[in-house]
Amino acid sequence: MVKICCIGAGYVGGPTMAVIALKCPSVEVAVVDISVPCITTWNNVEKHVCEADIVFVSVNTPTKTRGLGAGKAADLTYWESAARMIADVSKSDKIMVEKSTVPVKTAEAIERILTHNNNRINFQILSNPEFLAEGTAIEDLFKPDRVLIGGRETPGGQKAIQALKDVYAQWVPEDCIITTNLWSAELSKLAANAFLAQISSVNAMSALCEANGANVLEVSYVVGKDSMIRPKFLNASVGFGDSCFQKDILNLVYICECNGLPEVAEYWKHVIKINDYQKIRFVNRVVASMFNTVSGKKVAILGFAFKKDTGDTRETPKIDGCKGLLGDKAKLSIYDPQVNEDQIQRDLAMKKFDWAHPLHLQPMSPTGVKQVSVVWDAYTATKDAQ
Ligand SMILES: NC(=O)c1ccc[n+]([C@@H]2O[C@H](COP(=O)([O-])OP(=O)(O)OC[C@H]3O[C@@H](n4cnc5c(N)ncnc54)[C@H](O)[C@@H]3O)[C@@H](O)[C@H]2O)c1
Ligand SMILES: O=c1ccn([C@@H]2O[C@H](COP(=O)(O)OP(=O)(O)O[C@H]3O[C@H](CO)[C@@H](O)[C@H](O)[C@H]3O)[C@@H](O)[C@H]2O)c(=O)[nH]1
Repeated sequence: MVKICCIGAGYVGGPTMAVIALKCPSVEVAVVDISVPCITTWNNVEKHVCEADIVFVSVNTPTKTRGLGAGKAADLTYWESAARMIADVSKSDKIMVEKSTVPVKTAEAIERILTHNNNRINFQILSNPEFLAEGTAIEDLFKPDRVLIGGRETPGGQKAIQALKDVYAQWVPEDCIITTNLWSAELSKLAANAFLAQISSVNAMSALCEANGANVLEVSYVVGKDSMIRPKFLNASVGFGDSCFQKDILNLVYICECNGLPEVAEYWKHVIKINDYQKIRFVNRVVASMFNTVSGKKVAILGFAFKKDTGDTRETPKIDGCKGLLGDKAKLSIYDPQVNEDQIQRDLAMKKFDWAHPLHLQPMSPTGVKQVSVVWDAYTATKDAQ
C-alpha cells in the first residue's frame, strides 16, 4: 500500500489530504503538524514521514520580515525545517511534493538539503502547487480546473511524476493533469496568482468610474462579456486581501529584481500599490461622506474575514479599513459569524505579515483596542450605527 504523509495541516494540507484519502482508498494518508493543537487532532510527525512513500509539504511560506529581501521575499524557514526533518528521519526512498507556494528554484535548494545526509536514499522532488480557493476548497479539490505536476526531466523524475499522477487520476480526468518541468510548475503558481490579482485593474477603473459618473458594475460587465476575458474575477472591491495574493506577488517582484528585471518587477509592484490605494481610497470616501470626520461615530462592520464562507482573516482588507477608521477615532462594531473576538483584536493589533506564521509562533494576544466591540449578530452591530 502506498503511504502519503503531508506536513502542514492547514487550509491546504487538511482538505487536500481528506480528498485524497476519500478518493484513493488504497492509499494510506497521514497529516502532521508542528502546532500542538493540530498534532493532537492529527498524528505523530516523524513516524509517518519515515513510513511514507510520498511526502507532501504544505507549510506556511509567508513574507520575510527581516534580513535580505525583507518585505518581499518568501520566508522559507518552515519549509527548510520540514525538509531537514525529512532528511533526518527517512530510511527509504521518497517522493517529496512541494504543495506550498514557493519561489522558483526552491526544489534545487531542497534537493541539496535532502541529499546532504546521503544515506543512499533516493529523493525525487515534485512541484504540485495548489490552486484551491478558500470557502470552496472541497469543491475545487473534487473538480479542479487543473492539477499541475512538475518534475525533473530524468527517468527518475518522470517515474515520480507518474506515481503522483496515479494518485490524482483516481478522480481527476487525465486531460486536466498537466505535467511540466520543475521550474515551470513552481513559477506557474506565482504567475496564476499574479494574473488573478489583476483584479487591481478593475479596482483602478472603479476610481475613474466614480470620478466620471460611470458605474463600475456596468463597465466590468461589458469587459467580462468579451469572450477573451472571463467574467468571474472582475468584481470591483475594496481591495483584494487573502493569505496568498500579496505575499506571492511580493515574492514575484523580488524574484524579478534578483533576475535583473527591474521593469518587470515594477510592473507587478503596481498591482500591490493599486490594492493599497484602493483600501485607503475606501476609508477616505467613508470619512468624506460623513462630514469629513467619523470621530465618536459608530460604524458597523459586517464581515471581517477576507471573503465569505471562511474564517480566515489573513490580509483581509477589513484590517486596513478598520485601522483607517480607528485612526479617525470611529467606534467600530464588528460582526462576523466565523471570526471570534480574540482573532479580530489580534489582527487589529498585530504588525503587518505577523499573521502569516503558525498560530503558536504569533505574538501573544495583545490588549484589545477599546473603540472596537465584537458582537454576535448583525442587528446589534448596526443598532445606532451612523
Ligand atoms: N490558503 C490557501 O487558499 C492556499 C491555496 C493555495 C496554496 N496555498 C499555499 O499553501 C501553503 C500553506 O498554506 P495554508 O493556507 O494551508 O497555511 P496554514 O497556515 O493554514 O497551514 C500551514 C500549517 O503548516 C504547519 N507547519 C509549519 N511548519 C511546519 C513544520 N516544519 N512541520 C509541520 N508542520 C508545520 C503550521 O503549523 C500550519 O498548521 C502556503 O505556501 C500557501 O501559499 C494556500
Ligand atoms: O472579482 C473578484 C474576485 C476576488 N476578489 C478578491 O480577491 C481576493 C481573493 O479571492 P479568492 O481568489 O476568491 O480567494 P482565495 O481563497 O485566496 O484564492 C486565491 O488564492 C489561492 C491561494 O494561492 C489560489 O489557490 C486561488 O486560485 C486564488 O483564487 C479576496 O479578497 C476577494 O474578495 C475581488 O475583489 N474581486
